[in-house]
Amino acid sequence: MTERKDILCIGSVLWDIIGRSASHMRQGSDVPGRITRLPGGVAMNIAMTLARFGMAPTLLTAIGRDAEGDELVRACQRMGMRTDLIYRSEDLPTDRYMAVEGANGLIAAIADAHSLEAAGAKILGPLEDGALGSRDTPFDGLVALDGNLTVSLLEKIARSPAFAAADLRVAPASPGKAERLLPFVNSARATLYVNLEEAGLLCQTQFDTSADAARGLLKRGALRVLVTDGGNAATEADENDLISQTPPEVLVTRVTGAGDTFMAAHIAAEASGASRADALARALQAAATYVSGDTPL
Ligand SMILES: Nc1ncnc2c1ncn2[C@@H]1O[C@H](COP(=O)(O)OP(=O)(O)O)[C@@H](O)[C@H]1O
Ligand SMILES: O=c1[nH]cc([C@@H]2O[C@H](COP(=O)(O)O)[C@@H](O)[C@H]2O)c(=O)[nH]1
Repeated sequence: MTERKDILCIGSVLWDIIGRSASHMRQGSDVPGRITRLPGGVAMNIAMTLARFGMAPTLLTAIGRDAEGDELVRACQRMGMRTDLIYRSEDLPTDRYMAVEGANGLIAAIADAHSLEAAGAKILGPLEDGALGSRDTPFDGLVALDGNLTVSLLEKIARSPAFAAADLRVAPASPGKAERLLPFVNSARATLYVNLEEAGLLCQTQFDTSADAARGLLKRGALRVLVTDGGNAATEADENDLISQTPPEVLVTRVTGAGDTFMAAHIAAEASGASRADALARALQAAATYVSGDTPL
């Protein structure tokens, strides 16, 4: 048996409240459908997929000491995640995200990650107090970091000695928060996972293909990037190599979480020793399976 590989997942762990309808929707629509609540947040979505791919995630996040928070922590534990280093706040409520999806895709979403933002650097305590790392022995394993943290905290992480030895994988939380990742582009730190729109936002332009976007990000200083573009070709690139591959054709039944699934599958593939081309192919396959998954309406 191979040992489960550890990975730190840092960022949002919250409740997703998702409304889904089989109808085509637009602003002001009022239609029948299903409303579900499930664990979410980019860091959590990545952690859930990593766990499915056989990795052992440790969560670093802020969760309220309220009933919703207790239930969320139990849900994380049931999925095999390490939760004892989570910052549990007495006075901050557990964060929430709300989205509405119609037959024509995501209509709108609101992320309320205020507690994570308010907790700030407190969630990173275990990387400094010896639980996971310290000043003299920084953490040197895999880290998946999401861009729900504040810009100032992300800037601090991009420069921090506590992260200098880590294999850092970073994803934006949403297009609205993409620019928060600029410190990682400018400082040539980390592997960045972005979609085409987010790549454009980071470079203040618009790209037509993932390969163009990858070149644009590298030119601005990024160390290594993965750019996805829905059903079109995705690209992985660093200063030495650029690989583009087209995702398998599938019937899309859900869109929330495709990017997170892609990133987690790619990290897991590399952690198991896959080559660059294989890791990209496995991530595209996993994302295709995910977006074509069953969603009872
Ligand atoms: N229409 C689609 N057909 C096949 N695969 C898709 C489709 N949409 C998304 N995917 C898969 O999910 C990955 C991420 O999707 P994308 O829309 O680029 O990211 P995000 O969810 O971050 O917006 C794609 O690279 C692809 O592998
Ligand atoms: O500002 C944010 N938006 C979205 C998310 C999370 O991202 C997922 C939806 O992302 P997408 O639409 O890219 O699939 C949800 O689980 C949601 O909790 C988040 O953490 N922060």
